[in-house]
Amino acid sequence: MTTIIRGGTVVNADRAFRADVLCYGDKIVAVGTNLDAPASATVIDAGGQYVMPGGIDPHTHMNLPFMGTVTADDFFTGTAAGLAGGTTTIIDFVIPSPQQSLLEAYRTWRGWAQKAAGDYSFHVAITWWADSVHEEMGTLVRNHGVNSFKHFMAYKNAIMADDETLVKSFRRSLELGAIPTVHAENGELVYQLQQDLLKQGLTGPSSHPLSRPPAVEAEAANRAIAIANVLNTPLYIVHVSCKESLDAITRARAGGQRVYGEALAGHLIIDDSVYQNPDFDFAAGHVMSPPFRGKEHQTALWHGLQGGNLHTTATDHCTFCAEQKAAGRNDFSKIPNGCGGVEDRMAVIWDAGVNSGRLTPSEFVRVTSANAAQIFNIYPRKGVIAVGSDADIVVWDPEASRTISAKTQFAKGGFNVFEGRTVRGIPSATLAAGKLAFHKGELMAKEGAGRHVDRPAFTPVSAR
Ligand SMILES: NC(=O)NCCC(=O)O
Ligand SMILES: [Zn+2]
Ligand SMILES: [Zn+2]
Repeated sequence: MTTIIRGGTVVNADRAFRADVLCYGDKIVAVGTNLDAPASATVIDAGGQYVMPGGIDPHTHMNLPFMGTVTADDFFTGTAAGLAGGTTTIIDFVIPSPQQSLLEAYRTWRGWAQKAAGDYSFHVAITWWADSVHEEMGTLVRNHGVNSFKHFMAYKNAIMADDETLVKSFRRSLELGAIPTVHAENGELVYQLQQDLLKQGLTGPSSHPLSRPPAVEAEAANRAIAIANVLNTPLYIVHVSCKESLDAITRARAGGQRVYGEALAGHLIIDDSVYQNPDFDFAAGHVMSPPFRGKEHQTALWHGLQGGNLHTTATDHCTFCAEQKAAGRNDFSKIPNGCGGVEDRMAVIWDAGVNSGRLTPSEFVRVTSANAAQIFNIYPRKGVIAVGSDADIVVWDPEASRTISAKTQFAKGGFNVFEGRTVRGIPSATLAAGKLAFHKGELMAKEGAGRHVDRPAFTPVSAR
């Protein structure tokens, strides 16, 4: 199948230029002016529009069993929603239960992901430690295209990794050429603060941010950075939500450490006033960890993205419907943690980032795809419009707008944290592996069309 995108401005992380883009099969085969195309080619008119690499969301949870329930979006509905919003690749998480074989969990998640409509890859969480975990990390890197391991420093009595696990897993990651990543929150502190609040009868969603203040996040970020420094490993910190964690990253980077930070679209846009809403469904719909923060933290996160101390934008897409959130009606600590966003990330970041002048279009590409592709070692297959790259392309109409609503979204869960926000700058077309998956409001996502993306190790893998 041949597709030609004519007359647009190609935007890559390094520059923007006028060019047609010719795709054949699942690859880009030519980028240039006045390209010839066979008469049978599908023609997409991109006049007056930008032609950018499809978004990469490096942090999603589709089909995730979590806090006694399973997310509303599975790999089909979640990736299809992503395609509608211009995101063509997700990196999701395999989360083994403590004592579970990593490979067994990996195979389970690969099975669930067979439905995906867009491309996907997996970070694997290290939730416990044993010699078998050490072994299986090697197998995952060598044979299964995994080059990143996730550590939850929160969620005590569930998937929290203790310091022994962090140290052993970071060291093993280095040996294998994989990058350790962390959810930075001190899980013990969260647990104790939750108990204190519940004892005082403060059982509603407004207690959620009180149990997870910025200092709790910053302690864990500083600890993970210190461990990475001693062991000389790189580190990627997911969902950096507060100034204090960003300061820790900025300090570490200024001191020569390779530490990367991820900002969530939600944390950039939404503030903590949502937890004061008396409507339980509304407040609980915003319960995620780390929580939404005060506006001063949002300003700091934007500065982090602009200044290069935060590198990627993600969503942590993890949707639960109102009935699922109601599990915590009498105890906020039981509200399933998670919010959506995979469908909206590109548009809200364009609107709040590019339209405001905070980011140039090239910087937008850097933080929505190119940096993630480089950090997780799938560049230039992904994250750039270039000959030989995957034909994952979003045609972006900077003048068109849409008002975000759960009523019109493709994602499941019946709730949207960006509800009512009108964004200017939206996809007019999304091409995934050379196939038109979204065009002028119509979603043509196909169940099972997504492919697993192997991510090679960063250095030669040891034979151990
Ligand atoms: N973020 C969140 O609240 N839920 C998903 C799991 C995680 O990333 O911590
Ligand atoms: Zn997390
Ligand atoms: Zn997450």
